[in-house]
Amino acid sequence: MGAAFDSSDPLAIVLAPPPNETPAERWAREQIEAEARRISEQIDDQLKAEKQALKKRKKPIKVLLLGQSESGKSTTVKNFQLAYAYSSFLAERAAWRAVIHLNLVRSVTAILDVLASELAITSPRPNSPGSDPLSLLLPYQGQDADDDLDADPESDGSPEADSTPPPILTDEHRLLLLRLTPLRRIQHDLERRLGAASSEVPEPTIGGAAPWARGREFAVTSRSGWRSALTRVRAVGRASLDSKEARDEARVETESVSGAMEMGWTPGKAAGKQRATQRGRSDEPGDVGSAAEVIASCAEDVGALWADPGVKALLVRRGMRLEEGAGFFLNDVARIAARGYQPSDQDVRGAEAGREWLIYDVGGARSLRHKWYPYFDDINAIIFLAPISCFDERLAEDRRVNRLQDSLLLWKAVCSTKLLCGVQMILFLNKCDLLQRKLARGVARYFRQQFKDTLMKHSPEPRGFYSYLTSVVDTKATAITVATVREGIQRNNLKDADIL
Ligand SMILES: Nc1nc2c(ncn2[C@@H]2O[C@H](COP(=O)(O)OP(=O)(O)OP(=O)(O)O)[C@@H](O)[C@H]2O)c(=O)[nH]1
Repeated sequence: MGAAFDSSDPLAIVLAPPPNETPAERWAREQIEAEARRISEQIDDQLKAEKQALKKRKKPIKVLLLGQSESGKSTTVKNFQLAYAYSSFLAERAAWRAVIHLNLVRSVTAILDVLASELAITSPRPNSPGSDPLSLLLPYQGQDADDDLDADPESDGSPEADSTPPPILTDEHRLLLLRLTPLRRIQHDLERRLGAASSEVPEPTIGGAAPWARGREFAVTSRSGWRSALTRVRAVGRASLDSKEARDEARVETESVSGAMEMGWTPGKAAGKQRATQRGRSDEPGDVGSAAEVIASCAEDVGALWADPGVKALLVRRGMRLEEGAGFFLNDVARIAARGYQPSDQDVRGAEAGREWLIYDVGGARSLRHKWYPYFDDINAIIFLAPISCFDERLAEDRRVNRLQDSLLLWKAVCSTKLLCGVQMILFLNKCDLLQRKLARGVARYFRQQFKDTLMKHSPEPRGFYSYLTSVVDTKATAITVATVREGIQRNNLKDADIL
């Protein structure tokens, strides 16, 4: 017989065995009850074990990436991902290929555009419109198109633009133009497949980075939503990276690099994105694959176009510095356009086992910075990215502000935040490769222009500007400069006295 039950307890009444229970029924009931007890105890044990494991687990290391927009925060996260979550990078390789191919093709079509417009200018005009087969290939024809390319005086930050004689273009260039025409369709296809984000019009880029591209998107950068584009060609079932919309709204991703080398993405933000991914996915892999095939078949011509001295001269003349823009792959065309190309990984290392890392990558645009504050709590380290190549560029959000100055102000603000006083600060002076290139190209020209502009703007009366590159510790070289200066001053004096 079961335990005596309290007739005043309603639960005991419900659970009581039936009054006329046979011995067989009682045996069956007791079996069921024993099994239920066993399962319940098993669950209790499990919960206890999980609680203990949670207690034992090391506290995650929390790192916050800070820096102005386009300073390289997401790229740094990708490097962490490469180093510590290699398996998830491998899963995304194929998707990356489409993004990189689009960047490559856009560089090529940008060159084709200027080449076509230059050929249109230098060719004898056909008698009737459309009688020249080449004219059908020209996206920008005639004076208007050319004006458009050079329209904005600021669009060319390069003093060397248009100062060189026109390059000599031949039938060989016309042929290249013809043979590479299929890439225009490939660009269109890839843009369609990667989604609207890849053809978004960015805020204008000031300074050295592809200023000629104003008004149309050139590189698939994080700003332009390559992350959302990537999800459109990502394999089914992968957790999505966040969308640009979500990113612009709060753009804080929690990327977890655990001992198991898996990278987790904040699921809340991914939800809306995944729906879009499902819609756009049906026929993508085939298209992306055939694009790769066309690109492979054009590889030799693309290499020839990029290596051509006439084309190079034309780009210089137009102030197009493709190499400095984001998403530049033309120097690697043989590798990237090859059949079976897979995006490479560099410096891949093993994971640190047992310790979870949480890396917070927040949006750097001015409008998003107020959202940083909640992430200041309980942070172990801040990696601050300051792109030092930007000394001659202005903020996309506010063109009056110099980018380097903005970085310094931001750094000062972060350093003086009380909440962060115990946080380890790590500074990445980033984009050193671009700085090197700018230095090699002659940074003095930039400074000379700054001084000249100031003179022109603030001089009460118009006057000439004379400047020299000097190292006055070098007495020999300085003697020549001094002589030139002396002569110049004398000449001016004589002119003023109407003697000359
Ligand atoms: N050449 C060069 N390009 C870099 C470097 N670091 C970042 N970039 C490029 O700069 C662009 C912007 O980098 P992101 O990592 O997206 O910048 P971000 O700080 O996350 O930008 P926001 O999302 O706007 O806050 C990308 O196209 C990168 O490839 C670098 O050291 N050298």
